[in-house]
Amino acid sequence: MPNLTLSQLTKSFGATRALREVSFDVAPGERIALLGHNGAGKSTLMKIVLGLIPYDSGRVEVLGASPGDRAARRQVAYLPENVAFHPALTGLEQIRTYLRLRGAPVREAMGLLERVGLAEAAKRRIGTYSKGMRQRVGLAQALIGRPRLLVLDEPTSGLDPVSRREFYATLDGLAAEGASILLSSHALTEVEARTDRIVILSKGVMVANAALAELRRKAALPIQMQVRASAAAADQVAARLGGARFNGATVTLSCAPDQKLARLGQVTALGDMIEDVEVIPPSLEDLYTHFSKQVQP
Ligand SMILES: Nc1ncnc2c1ncn2[C@@H]1O[C@H](COP(=O)(O)OP(=O)(O)OP(=O)(O)O)[C@@H](O)[C@H]1O
Repeated sequence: MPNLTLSQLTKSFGATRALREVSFDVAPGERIALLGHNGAGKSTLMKIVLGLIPYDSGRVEVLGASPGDRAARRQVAYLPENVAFHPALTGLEQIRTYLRLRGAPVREAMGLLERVGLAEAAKRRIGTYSKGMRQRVGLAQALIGRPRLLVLDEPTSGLDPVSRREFYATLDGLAAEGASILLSSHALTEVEARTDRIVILSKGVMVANAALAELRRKAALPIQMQVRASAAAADQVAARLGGARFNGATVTLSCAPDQKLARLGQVTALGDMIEDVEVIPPSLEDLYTHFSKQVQP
């Protein structure tokens, strides 16, 4: 059974149609990236899943319950984009406070902080933490009660690459234990490698819901190839392959996905004139632009 089911979910704010018949599931252990431009409906969807705002029509099931029901709330965790903690409290004190509020044993605090890599800084005031460390306090807070669904609103915005990697590594561990993760992000390149499925919203409409490889297949966008010619043969290679010279001896080509092997055959047929070839599939940015264009206002 999925941990989250959305079926024909629709929500308007006055004349603004924030979500239009959005349907998808999230299975246990699945990591879903929710992508969309500003105003696409990501936060609205998350708020509905959390039971913070009502929806107009459709069906939402969170761990077998209605959103916001006690049973759902017990098993769902939320990390807002900008977490704010009391700067005078230490990380340990802050997590103990949340544990107390939740009615959970405060002795669990250190284990949670260890889990997010904050054990050493646990007794320092949060006011001295970096943004990445504060975000990890947020994640530790979200882990209280072993949630089965984590809803994370742009959890890595403002984090440096190392902190991002560590953050995703923690999420991988949670997913491996069966938690479902629904996270929104504007950082397309990072979700590429770190999520199982990508849901793209555009003006409230779900325009894509598939693994990256599947999205690439569906979009059938051109593939780029960068062919490095031997120095003396660059002009000849560009002419024979019909590509554009760039950066000295590199020739760039583009072809439809179903032409890839034939094109590679033409390249390798040039033998010694070629030093290397790199095949560059469409990026997630390209796919995102492709799918987002399909919706009318
Ligand atoms: N409380 C509200 N009242 C009126 N309109 C709202 C309200 N909340 C959201 N909207 C509108 O609904 C649409 C979807 O907004 P939402 O915040 O869900 O987008 P988003 O994808 O989260 O955007 P962002 O990436 O900027 O956070 C927008 O047009 C927004 O202006």
